[in-house]
Formats: sequence, structure tokens, C-alpha cells
Amino acid sequence: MTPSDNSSAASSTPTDVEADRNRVRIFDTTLRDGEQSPGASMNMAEKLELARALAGMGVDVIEAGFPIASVGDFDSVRAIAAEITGATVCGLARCNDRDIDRAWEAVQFAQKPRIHVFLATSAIHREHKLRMTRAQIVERAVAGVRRAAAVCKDVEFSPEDAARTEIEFLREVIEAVIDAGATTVNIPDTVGYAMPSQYAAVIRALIEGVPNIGRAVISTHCHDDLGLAVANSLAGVEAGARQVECTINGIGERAGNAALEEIVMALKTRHDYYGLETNIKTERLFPVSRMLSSITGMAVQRNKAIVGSNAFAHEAGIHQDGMLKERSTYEIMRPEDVGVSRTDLVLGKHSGRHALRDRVVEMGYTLSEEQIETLFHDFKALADKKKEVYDEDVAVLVEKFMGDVPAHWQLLSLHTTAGTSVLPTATVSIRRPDGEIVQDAAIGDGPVDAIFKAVERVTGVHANLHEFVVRSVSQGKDAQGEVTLELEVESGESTFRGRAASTDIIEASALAYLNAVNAITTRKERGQVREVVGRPGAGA
Ligand SMILES: CC(=O)SCCNC(=O)CCNC(=O)[C@H](O)C(C)(C)COP(=O)(O)OP(=O)(O)OC[C@H]1O[C@@H](n2cnc3c(N)ncnc32)[C@H](O)[C@@H]1OP(=O)(O)O
Ligand SMILES: CC(C)C(=O)C(=O)O
Ligand SMILES: [Mg+2]
Repeated sequence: MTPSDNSSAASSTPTDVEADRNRVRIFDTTLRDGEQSPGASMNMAEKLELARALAGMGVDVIEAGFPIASVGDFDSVRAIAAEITGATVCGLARCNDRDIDRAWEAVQFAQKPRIHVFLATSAIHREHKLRMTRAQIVERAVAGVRRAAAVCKDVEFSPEDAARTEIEFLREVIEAVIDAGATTVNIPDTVGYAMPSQYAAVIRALIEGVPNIGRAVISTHCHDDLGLAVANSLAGVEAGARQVECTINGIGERAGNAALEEIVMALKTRHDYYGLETNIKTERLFPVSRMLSSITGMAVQRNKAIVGSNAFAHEAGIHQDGMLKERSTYEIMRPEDVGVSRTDLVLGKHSGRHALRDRVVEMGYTLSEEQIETLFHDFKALADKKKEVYDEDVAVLVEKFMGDVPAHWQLLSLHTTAGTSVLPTATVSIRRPDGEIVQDAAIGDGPVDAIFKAVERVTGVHANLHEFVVRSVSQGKDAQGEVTLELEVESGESTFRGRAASTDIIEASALAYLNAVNAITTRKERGQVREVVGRPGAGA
């Protein structure tokens, strides 16, 4: 490993810590812990797009991934590190040489690189998972931080499951890793077990009991298993933490992480209480939240704070009366401050390229002129089918540029017959990878099942349908339906996601199924997939 010669690499020297006492650093881990959310896997193009949006929004640190986890993760972290400026780009590593070296390899060319080393410290993890004594934990943590600090000036250490760690042992570990070169010490409530006052007490105990604590930034990392991730993070900040680890829409392992938008808006709205600043351009919160939903297909619940569709809706008569008289009666934040426009309608069939380009930029995407031209074409086709084109519709169209699956099999046409007293039938016409056009038909339990069987007959790809979700992309009768599905091959060992949207959900289902079949074909070409023997069980 070669050491960093970038003098601006460290974002948390002791002097910075002092100078920034009134600023809370926002550490976004959507691309790492967020991606640990089942169903939230992203490809490299999607991660890059999100990283650009996060940097544009002003996050201080982007945890871009866990480079040792896979070649894909490594490549994504390296690509983000190479491109992103402004924000620190961080890679996660277990406390061993291979992980740390791989993390450095991935982030070393970042303008501001960080290595994040973690090792569990609680008795449960020590005894059952790591099978290490306290002394071995301290020794390993120090060795890991030293190895990282030898090459990178900015090193974060996380004692995993800190919230359930004996406090005197936690103090010992934190003091040792700061001496070894950690510039940020993160205190994870890994399993979301802590109560706010208890979590704050841990942070205070470190501030009061670790002699060298002033040399590092204290960070929070709270999970939402008891719905307390945001409350715990804010309690930590109140107690003295000056970095918060969080994710867009609160996605993350199990019940998720603290939601970035909630933390940021709590600090901003209650500035009178906290007196603390962040660097976040809050009007980017809603567009970035939407971008993530669109990329992952994971919709935000309607009543979610800040970014849910009901977050600024006033339904009750007494509330509406109050709002009409004086908005502050029922509104503690202005929707425009988080990027929610009061008129959500964006474009229509008479809109031109300028309006479309402006809207796409406002939504946080970076597209080339060539991509804008293709998008404009698709947008016009959509605007012919539906009167009003919303941001969500545009996001679904933009998603096309982030796909990493070649269209080996292409749907050319589709015909279905279904009803209460007929046998559901589907006829599909598909262009094969060799260019030949093939037509076939099948019957099924419903029109969607019939399509899937017809596609199976044409492509010869056998897989089990594992998940099938249809959601409305925007509002209104003419809204596009987005279908997300998962096909399973090798008896559950490999799953392939397919996604597509159309104003016709039957067509969207066919396109999503083919999208997943194309992913399987790509992997089959590399000889990595054995198919399931049998038929797909769609039943839709
Ligand atoms: C709290 C968190 O969110 S931590 C981050 C969790 N994220 C992930 O795990 C996602 C990515 N993970 C992966 O792709 C894989 O787990 C890998 C590639 C990292 C490791 O895979 P494998 O080598 O097959 O190991 P596996 O995951 O089965 O087991 C983990 C091993 O790491 C060890 N380990 C766990 N944490 C640490 C740590 N912080 N430092 C050192 N070793 C650790 C475990 O004790 C176990 O070791 P063992 O094999 O000697 O029993
Ligand atoms: C890797 C660490 C910081 C983590 O995600 C956790 O403990 O929850
Ligand atoms: Mg976590």
C-alpha cells in the first residue's frame, strides 16, 4: 500500500474538531448500510448517480461501499472515489489486513479518502461471533487502525454493537484507537437496542472518561429496530457527537438506519434548540429521496416524515382553516425548504427540450446531451399516453440509462385475452439474441401468468417467480404502473431482479419479466447460472 500524499485528505484533524464545534457532519451510508436493505441492491451506474446527487446536496462523507465484499462493490467505490469532489469518500473494512488494503485500493484516488475500520466490542459479539478476549479486541483494533492510518490520514473506527458494550471497556478501546490514529470514532447502536437517554449517556461517558477524545470527532450510527434511530442520533448530538451516520429514506439493515432527511430537518427546524448547522442544501432532500425510491423500487410510506407524500398534506377542515389563515398554525417547515413543490405537475405533451432538461437537472440527475435526446423521445411517447407527466414518471424514464443489462431478448408485441369466462391466453412476439423474430402463445392462471409462460417458451429460460410487486408511479387514473419482480434460479441461490413501467401494467409485467430473463442470459453467457427444472409459478 502507498500512503496518501493528499494533504487535504484528513477531514477531522484536532483543529477541525475544535473549529467545527457548531457543525454536525452528515455521513451518508445509503450506498453501504442502506444497500444492506433487502431489495435495495444497486448497480454501479445507479450508485454513481446517487453519489453525485449526495455530493450535490452537501453531505460531508459518502460511505460508498464495502470494497472486500465483491468485485462489484470494489468497482463502485473506486468509480465514486475517482469522480466525486467535495465530499469525503469512505470505504468500509473489517479489522484485517486484506479488508483494509482493499478499502484503500478503492478510495485512494479520492480527493478526500477515508477508511472506516470496524470491530465488534460487546460481550455477545466477542464471545459468540468473534471468539476473542477483550485484550485481543484491543490489540486487533489498534493494529487495524494503525494499518489504515499508515496510508490514509482520515480513519474512522467503529466498535460494532457499542451501545451494548460495557462502558469501561468501550472507553479503553476508544482511547486506544485514537492513540493509534483514528480521527473519527463512531458509536454504533448496531441492533437498535438503546434508549435515547441511555445512548446520550454513552456519548457523555466517552467525552468525560476518554482523555484523548478531543482529538477525534464522535459519531452516531443508530438503527431503527425500536423506531428510535433518529431520536437516539439526536440524543447523541445533544450529548456532544458531531457526525451523524444516516441514510436517505432511512433504508438499511433490518428496520433501517436513522433517516438523513429527518436528522437534517430536525437540526434545521429546531435550530433554536440545538444551535447547530449542517452543510445540507435541504431543498435537495425530496428530489434525492425520490431518486433513491426510483432506483431501488422501494417506495416511501405516505406518512413518512419530511419526504412522504402526506408529509405536507392537510386534510382536516380545522387544519385547513388554520392554514388558510396563517400557515404556521399547522406547518413547522415549509415544503419548498425540503424541495417539495406545491404544484407537483411538471410537464405535458407540449413541453420542449429546455423544460425537460431543466427538470431533470433539478431532480439531481446528470445526463449527456445524447441521453437527453433519447429521454425527450421517450417523454413525448409517454405524454401521448398520459395527460400529465410527473417527476416520478420522468425518474422512471431516466432509470433506463442506468440499467446494466443488455436487451438480449426484446419484446416486439403482445396480445392477451382474459376475462371471467375465458381461458387467459397470451401471444408474444420476441426478437431473439441472434436477431430472429419468434412468436409463441401460452395459457395461464391469469394474463400475466400466461405472458410469463409464453416468454419461457420462447426464451427457454426456466426460473421461479419469487416476488411480484405492482405500484403506481404517480397519481391519477392514467398513472404508469411499475412492476418489480424477482426470478429465482439454482433453487434460490441466485435471484435476478426485473423492473419496467408502462401505462399498461400487463405490458409492464412482460417487460419486467424479460428484463430479469435478460439478466439471467447475461450471467448464463458467463457460465454462472444453472436453471431451475420446472415451470414458473406466477399465478397472477
Ligand atoms: C454491522 C454491519 O453492518 S457490518 C457490515 C455487514 N455487511 C456485510 O456483511 C455485507 C458484505 N459482506 C460480505 O460480502 C461477506 O460477509 C464478506 C465478503 C465480507 C465476508 O465473507 P466470508 O469471508 O465468507 O465470511 P462470513 O461473512 O461468512 O463471516 C464473517 C467472518 O468475518 C469475521 N468478522 C466479522 N466482523 C469482523 C471484523 N470487524 N473484523 C474482523 N473479522 C470480522 C467473522 O468472525 C467471520 O469470521 P470466521 O469466518 O473466522 O468465523
Ligand atoms: C459497520 C458498522 C458501523 C455498522 O453498520 C453497525 O454497527 O451497524
Ligand atoms: Mg449499521
